[in-house]
Amino acid sequence: MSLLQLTPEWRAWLHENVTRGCTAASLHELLVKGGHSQGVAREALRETCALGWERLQASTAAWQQGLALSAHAGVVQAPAETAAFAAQPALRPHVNQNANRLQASDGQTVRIAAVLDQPQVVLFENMLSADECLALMALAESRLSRSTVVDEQQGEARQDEARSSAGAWFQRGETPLIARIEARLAELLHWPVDHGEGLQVLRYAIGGEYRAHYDYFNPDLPGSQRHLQTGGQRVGTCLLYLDEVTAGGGTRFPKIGFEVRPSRGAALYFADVTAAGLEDADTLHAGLPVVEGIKYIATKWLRQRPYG
Ligand SMILES: O=C(O)CCC(=O)C(=O)O
Ligand SMILES: [Fe+2]
Repeated sequence: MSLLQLTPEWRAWLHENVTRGCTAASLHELLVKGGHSQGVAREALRETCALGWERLQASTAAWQQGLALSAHAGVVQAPAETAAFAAQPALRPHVNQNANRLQASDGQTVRIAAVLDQPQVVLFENMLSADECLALMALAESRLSRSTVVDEQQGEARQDEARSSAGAWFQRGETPLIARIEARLAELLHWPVDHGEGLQVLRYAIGGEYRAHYDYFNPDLPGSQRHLQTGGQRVGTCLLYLDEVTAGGGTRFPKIGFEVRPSRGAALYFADVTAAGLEDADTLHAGLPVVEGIKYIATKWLRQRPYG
């Protein structure tokens, strides 16, 4: 009797969230994160729902689809409890994958080139036009300054061979070009402009790299608290590739053996958190050393709450 292995608090929590229509997968993940074994979590969910596991998953998938449809077409009336669930803020950005082309309201036609479910990754083509890429590179040129690393002993910023890129930060909406790009990303990723950090343009010369790291703030580290207080967690990352690189310079996810090679106008979106809103360790990624050519990207980090 797995339900009896849960504390009364956990049982109440589970019941409430099943009633709210949360997905079985996200509740399972949270139960395991809360220290329960996979088997206990699975059985507790099954018993709470008095449904088979497969039926539960199917029903939540169908419910989610219905909700998405109703939001777009207004055909399905959401019952009261699903309306309450929908009122909860979304945990992470979302890309509509029903079609292979997305039409932004500014006229840009963006193609979906590849998708991965876990971690959630979407590769876009033509997110930016060639002209927009060139304009962004030109805009950054005068502002680029050598990137720094934090000295592990002293805590101060210093230049380091290991991070030989140059970076330029822009305020949100700083120029009409930046405002247009930010509005397009917000529309296609379904995440408000004010939840985004300013755009950062990075230029890597030969040998330049960004060693394997996470974009989310590790909540267990004292240094993360200050960042988490303003805008909450980084829930998504969008990398805009402004130019091709002749050799090297890919963005690599070593844990899942996946790599994207830069091409002008492409964009790589990945969710830094799981569907349940928890940091996703599979998103470890690196900007590989440039072997030949120059690499130009723009990074947009998306926050849980309004930022800045
Ligand atoms: O340079 C890359 O491909 C990765 C950049 C990156 O990880 C970042 O800006 O957070
Ligand atoms: Fe990163």
